[in-house]
Amino acid sequence: LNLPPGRFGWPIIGESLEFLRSQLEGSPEKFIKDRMTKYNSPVFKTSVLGEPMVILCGPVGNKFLFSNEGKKVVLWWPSSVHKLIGRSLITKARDEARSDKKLLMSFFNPEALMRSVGVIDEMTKDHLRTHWEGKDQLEAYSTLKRHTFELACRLFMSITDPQLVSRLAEHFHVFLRESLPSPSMKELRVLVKQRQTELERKTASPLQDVMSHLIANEEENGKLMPEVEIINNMLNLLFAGHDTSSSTLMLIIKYLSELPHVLEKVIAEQREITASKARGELLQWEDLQKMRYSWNVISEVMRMSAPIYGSFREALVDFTYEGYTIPKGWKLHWSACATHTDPTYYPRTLTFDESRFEGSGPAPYSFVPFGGGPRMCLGLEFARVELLVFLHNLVEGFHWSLVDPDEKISYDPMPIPVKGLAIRLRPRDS
Ligand code: HEM
Repeated sequence: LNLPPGRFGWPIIGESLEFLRSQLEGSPEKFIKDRMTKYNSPVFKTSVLGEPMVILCGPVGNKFLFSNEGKKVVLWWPSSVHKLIGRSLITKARDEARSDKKLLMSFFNPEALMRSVGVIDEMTKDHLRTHWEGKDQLEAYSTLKRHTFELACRLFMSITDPQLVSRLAEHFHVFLRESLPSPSMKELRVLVKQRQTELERKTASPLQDVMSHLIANEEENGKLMPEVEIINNMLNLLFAGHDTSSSTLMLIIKYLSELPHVLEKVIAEQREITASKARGELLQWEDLQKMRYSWNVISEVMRMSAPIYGSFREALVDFTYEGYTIPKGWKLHWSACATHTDPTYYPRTLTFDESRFEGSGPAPYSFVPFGGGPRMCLGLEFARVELLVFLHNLVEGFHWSLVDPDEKISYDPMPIPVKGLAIRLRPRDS
């Protein structure tokens, strides 16, 4: 077999230590770039996470993996994720995944999300009022996590009781850290049962949230989703949908504190939107469409520090890529971080330049913070709303500066500030 260049490293652990080290040091792309240079090749083999793995670098590799989903490759997660989350969208493949995703997408598409913008704005204002206002200093990362978790609980499951939110957050933390079955499964089971009864009695609406949506609507096979899969999918959404957003918000705060000229333009754009609204009026979908500059800034933040460094696929058959054979069963990795720091597509890679996103923006498959193809992020539009609404309220309300401008960001597996990103705060009006 003409296998790609590369080495498997140590028995069992392979090159996992180097792979993880470059993440913990805050540059997951380093592992990949070092090897691309060493082998002078945009594809190489290695062994990480206990598997033989081929890494496909750059837009060509991304396009290949995204457009061959279900044909030559299929989404792959380590077995620990399967054990934790069970049968649900992210652990299913092909037609089964398509059916789950179609059902979920009808809640997460732009038309459906329009209804949520006001609620997200209200909750964001409430969060800032409760946790930020009146403080001189705070640890931003933990409050952002709390905020995105609260949003997920409210919008996916209509949970507003702060004690229940705190309990679920605590359970969820243990679930992710210790890889233990979560007591939140039990809590979610009770909630799903309760909601089934409310829907039967018509005291809850099928449009109310994702939970109602999954209980009340049939899948492609004409059957209702089994209860256990509804619970797994709720866990799945919490898993995929709150740390990603809080990490991105943290990065936005960090980058903007270092870029006063960019922040000034963001403030100007957001002020114009506020000026066009009645006092106290909440943001609406149309307002978000006017936040073009702010979205370019957020995109550049995600280019420079991708919230998800990439993910994995498995070869369904033996196939050839760039003249090399990739054997069936081998795992494959696409890397957002390596793609986003490729100087061919992003000259002056280390310079923050939001104008890269003006006009037609980056070349196809070269900007992939949300992945691509059939397994592209389900929550992209939801995340866009969360991020823009938060940025709007943040710059309208506060001046901030970093307590430690040199604080490192480590990937574990998402970007995390090693000391929690302490910031000094002042009200914007002062
Ligand atoms: C800035 C925030 C976010 C980023 C950067 C992000 C990134 C990603 C990426 C890269 C993938 C694709 C993984 C792959 O190809 O294997 C993905 C998948 C997914 N995301 Fe997000 N995500 C974000 C927010 C969210 C939110 C808020 C939700 C929930 C509403 C969500 C739900 C999902 C789900 C369910 C999948 C799996 C889709 C599938 O397997 O077909 N994400 N996300």
